[in-house]
Amino acid sequence: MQPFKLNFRNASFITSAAKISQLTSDGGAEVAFAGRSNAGKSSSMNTLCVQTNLARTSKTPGRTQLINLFDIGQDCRLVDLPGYGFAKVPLELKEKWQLALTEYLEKRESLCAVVVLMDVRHPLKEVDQMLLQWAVASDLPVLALLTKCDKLKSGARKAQLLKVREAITVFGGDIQVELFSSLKKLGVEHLSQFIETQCYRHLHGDDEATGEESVSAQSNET
Ligand SMILES: Nc1nc2c(ncn2[C@@H]2O[C@H](COP(=O)(O)OP(=O)(O)OP(=O)(O)O)[C@@H](O)[C@H]2O)c(=O)[nH]1
Ligand SMILES: [Mg+2]
Repeated sequence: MQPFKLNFRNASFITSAAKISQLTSDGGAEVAFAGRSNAGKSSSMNTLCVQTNLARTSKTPGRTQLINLFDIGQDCRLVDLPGYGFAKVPLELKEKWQLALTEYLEKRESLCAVVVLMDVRHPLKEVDQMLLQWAVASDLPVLALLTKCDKLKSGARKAQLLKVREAITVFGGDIQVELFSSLKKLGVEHLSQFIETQCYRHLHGDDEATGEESVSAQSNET
């Protein structure tokens, strides 16, 4: 059987929505990118797809305010979610986003896996832990990415990786943890393989996806 490959480079924007009823039909496979505001969700998506402006990024937390869907072919989609946490927006608006986020996570049938992004310098905040617990309880596989790892020296980032891997064992479930940097293009291959594997499983119900070299950015991770 042929390896299952997704052409991330050809990813294209489908739609933005404030609630799931406004999204495209709930078929196929979706992998959602979730994490605190400013964790680097939109940037990681751009890096994965080798596009600079696919998902909008910003220095100001709270850039992504809607559920954004991106087509990656073969009935698979990436989902850029609004960040949770410290967005500087009026409370009412903030509550609206959080509702959209929760509704998406709880009700979307095509959601097959979650990428949880956490700044490598501040991982496993309370909200991150809640999300991980929820994903495990919902039987959703998780790839936890420790983002902006270019901000730490090699030794410190490895120590942080081991610390987080150890800490997440209490959650049980299927959680992988890897380092990621959009700036240095680190961890991209792990990310693309995770998405291909989970989408394949969701669509075809077994483990035949090999996750061999995908048509995405080449990671220079060593
Ligand atoms: N040094 C460094 N900065 C990064 C990296 N990834 C993202 N950033 C920066 O972090 C900031 C936030 O990035 P975004 O991708 O917009 O973060 P987000 O999680 O989508 O944020 P919200 O949409 O507000 O939830 C931007 O200034 C990015 O340039 C990285 O790998 N390294
Ligand atoms: Mg964003």
